[in-house]
This record gives sequence, C-alpha cells and structure tokens, in this order.
Amino acid sequence: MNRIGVIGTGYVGLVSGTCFAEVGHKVVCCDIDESKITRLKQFNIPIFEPGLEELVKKNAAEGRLSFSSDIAGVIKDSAVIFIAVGTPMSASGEADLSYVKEAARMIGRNMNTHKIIVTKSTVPVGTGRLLESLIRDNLPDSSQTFDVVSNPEFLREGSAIHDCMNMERAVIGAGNAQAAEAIAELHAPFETTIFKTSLESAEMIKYAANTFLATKISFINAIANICGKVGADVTEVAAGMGLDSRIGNKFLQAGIGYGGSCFPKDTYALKHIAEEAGYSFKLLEAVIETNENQRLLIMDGLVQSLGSLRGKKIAVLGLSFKPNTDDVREAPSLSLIPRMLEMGADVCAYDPIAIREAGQYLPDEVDYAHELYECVTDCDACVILTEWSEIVNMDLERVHRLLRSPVMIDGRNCFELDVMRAHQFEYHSVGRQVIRTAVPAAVTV
Ligand SMILES: NC(=O)c1ccc[n+]([C@@H]2O[C@H](COP(=O)([O-])OP(=O)(O)OC[C@H]3O[C@@H](n4cnc5c(N)ncnc54)[C@H](O)[C@@H]3O)[C@@H](O)[C@H]2O)c1
Ligand SMILES: O=c1ccn([C@@H]2O[C@H](COP(=O)(O)OP(=O)(O)O[C@H]3O[C@H](CO)[C@@H](O)[C@H](O)[C@H]3O)[C@@H](O)[C@H]2O)c(=O)[nH]1
Repeated sequence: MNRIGVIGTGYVGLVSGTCFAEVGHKVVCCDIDESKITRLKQFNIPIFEPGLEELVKKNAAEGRLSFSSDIAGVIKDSAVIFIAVGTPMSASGEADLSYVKEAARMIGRNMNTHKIIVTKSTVPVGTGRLLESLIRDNLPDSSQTFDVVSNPEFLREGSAIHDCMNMERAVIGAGNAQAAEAIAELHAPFETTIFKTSLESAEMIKYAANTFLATKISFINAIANICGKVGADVTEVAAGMGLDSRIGNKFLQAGIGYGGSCFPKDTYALKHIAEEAGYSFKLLEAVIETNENQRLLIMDGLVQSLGSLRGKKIAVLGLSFKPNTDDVREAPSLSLIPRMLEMGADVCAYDPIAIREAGQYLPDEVDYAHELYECVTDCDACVILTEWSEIVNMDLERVHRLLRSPVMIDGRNCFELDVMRAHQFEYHSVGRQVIRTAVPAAVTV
C-alpha cells in the first residue's frame, strides 16, 4: 500500500482521493478549511455527488481513507502528495495560482523524505517548473530530493466516481522517468491507458481537452442558432453529424451553453496563456463569445412570449450548472434570474438539490419552491435551465394545468416538439421550431 496525501478536499481531492483508496491505496485527505475536515470526519460530505458518501464511508471503515487538518503532518507522512486545490479565474482571466503556490510552499517546508508531488489541479503550462523552484526554495535541508509530476484530472461532476474509477487515460507528465513510472504504477489497479509526456505537455493536454470540448458545444450552439432561422432542427442535425465516427455524437447537445467550475475558467485561462505566448487565439475567443451570448436566448424567448416582464411571474426550473450536482459555479441561473428580476418579473425557483447553494448567490427577492409543481403554479412562463431527470420527466399535463399561461422556455431541449404540440404548450427551445398554441411560427428563440 502506498501512502497518498491529498491537499484539498474539493471535487477533485475528495473524489480522486476516495477512488485511489477504493483501489487499495492508503489515502489521507487534508484541507486548509478545518470545517470541511470536521464534516468529512463525520461523513457529512460537503458536496453533492452521487455515490460519494457511500464510497467515503466504505473506504474509511476499511481503513484506507482518512481526513486530517494537520497538513504538515500529512505531508511528512506521505510518499506521494496530490495537489488538488482550486485554480479559480482571476480578474484578468488567467488562472489564480495562489492556492497551488501556497500548497507548494507548505510541501517544501515539511519535506522530510523523498516525495513525488503530483499536480492534479488544472494549471497553466510552466506551473510544474514553478512549483519545483518554490518547493526547493522552502526546503529545510537543501539536499532533500523530490519530483514534481503533472497528472491532470478529467472527471466530470455528477458522474465523478464513475469517471475516476473508469478513467479512459492517465496523463503523466514528468521530467524524471522513475517518478513517472511510480505514478503509473499507482494507477495500475485502474487498468487504464497510461500516457507519459513532458510536464509541459501534460499541463497543456488538460487545457486543450477542455477547450476542445467547449469548442464542440459552442459550434453546435452556433449551428442551432442558424437552424432556428432556416427551419432545420438542431437535434436532428447533431444526431446526423454524430453518426460520422470522425465527429462522434458526444458534446453536441445544443442549449444555453456551458457553465460550471471548469470550462468557463479554463477557456479564459488558455486564451491568456496564448496571449502570453504571443498567439492571438481567435477561435477560442469566438467559442467564449458564442457561449456568453447563448444563455441570453432565454431572455429573448421570455420577451417574445410575454412582452414586458413587469409583474409577470416566472418559474425557473434547475439552478445547478448541470444535473446531478449542487455546484452552481458559472451556472446560467446565477446570471439569468437577476436579469429577470431587473426587468420587473417575480421569480420562483426550484432545483432538486442546489437551492441552498444557489440561494447564497441569488438576490433575496427570489422565492424558492420545495417541489416542482408548487413552483410552476400560477406562473406566466416556465423556464428550464438544467435537465435534471425529475424535470425532463415532469407531468406535462399537470404543469400545463398549473401554469397561468402554458408557456415553456426550454434552454436544454428536454422535450420532443410533437409532445409539446400535443400538450398545447407555447414552447421555445434551442435551434428548433417554436411551437405556438394558436398561430404556428417558424422563428425560434
Ligand atoms: N471540479 C471538477 O470537476 C474538476 C475536474 C477536473 C479538474 N479540476 C481542477 O481541479 C482543481 C480543484 O478543483 P475543485 O473543483 O476540486 O476545487 P474546489 O475549489 O472545490 O476545492 C479546493 C479545495 O482546496 C482547499 N485548499 C485551498 N488551498 C489549500 C491549501 N493550501 N491547503 C489545503 N487545502 C487547500 C480549499 O479549502 C478547497 O476545499 C482545479 O484546478 C480545477 O480546475 C476540477
Ligand atoms: O453536449 C453538451 C455537453 C455539455 N454541455 C454543458 O457543458 C458544461 C460542462 O459539462 P460537463 O463536461 O459534463 O461537466 P464538468 O463537470 O464541467 O466536466 C468538464 O470539466 C472538468 C473539469 O476540468 C473536466 O475534468 C471534464 O473532463 C469536463 O467534461 C455543462 O454546463 C453542460 O451543460 C452542453 O451544453 N452540451
């Protein structure tokens, strides 16, 4: 058994730490936020992630997973240290490395034996080298040796455990072949493809992968916007494109764009990295701009169907940035609900899990319903921002009956047009024909 110390118990630290424990390693997770560690010790998991609580309990009970707020002690006791702290977007768009740098200094100060430091956080190219020098500068004994390895994390929120346990590849970037091999061996139980690279290439692979996926989303959203104007249906177009194995059918779901803790900040960070390197990344700029405009389709749909929003009551279904998570970082709800309020609407919001999270950031005027059907009651329109299965599977007949006017603005293309026609909704979706209850039209939101 290897002793892995994980610094940071956000999504990545907690999920990857738990999964490395699940495959047999001994893992201790630590965090600067003592309240998180107190909660984790009581199995009160700070994030909503399906299956995580059970897996944490199981691995803790079997003695492979524990939590500590003694960061220095965890560093001293570990042979391998994962850095899994946040790298949020700074005001200028670049990745804020202050947490990563602080973690490196702490590691340097507490280095007592040879250790491999593994960066799981998403960091700009060159950070691995920067961490090497920061650690070296903080060593109590300058002859102490260590290695820095980049091993970016590719899990998705909402399916994080599945993604980690069934990882498609482990990218291992290192300057030292022995350190790379040691981290490859750590991955042996996952039976995944090991891809060894330089430190710099591994760091770039993470940004290139995320921005490529973001590009796919903005591309299909741009196609959707044209489809809406020329009478094509983007869901058919995406399905037809996806049958070409060179294109593939994944990440072609048109909607109100990508949000979350990764794509928005990582697209900005790569744009910044490119600028620093003297390259003007026009394609990526267009991806970002397309994404930022896309969510405004919701406002267009509301104005088309209701005219002025003043005094209108709007039901907003879905507050998290995607289903199966309570994460609201860069969620469309956080920018769209304040706009609705500014335009004079009353908003009642519902989410199966994320009300508490979203409520911290939304204006006080928002009402929250604890049940979907209560939320839509007496509303002038129903807006869908997140495709939770509870929302996709709602009883449309009941919703039609409860709404004051049967208007639905769907930012995630949850329903078939024929179904909405049969239920006599006015239905605005993305890149598809608008269904009107009385007069059919060929314009989409
Ligand atoms: N969220 C994801 O799905 C995901 C997936 C892949 C990669 N990533 C990347 O992984 C990194 C972490 O993301 P996250 O969403 O888990 O972050 P997060 O912000 O949710 O959690 C980071 C944790 O690190 C802790 N921390 C900060 N500084 C610390 C220090 N010096 N010592 C100990 N703990 C410290 C914080 O208290 C916090 O609990 C980011 O770089 C992100 O881009 C995230
Ligand atoms: O066809 C699609 C697919 C996704 N999205 C949106 O894109 C965003 C991101 O979705 P997803 O990638 O499923 O979730 P994340 O948890 O943000 O995961 C991404 O970001 C992580 C952090 O870097 C990476 O580790 C993952 O590989 C990468 O998929 C969400 O707002 C989705 O609604 C679409 O609009 N259309």
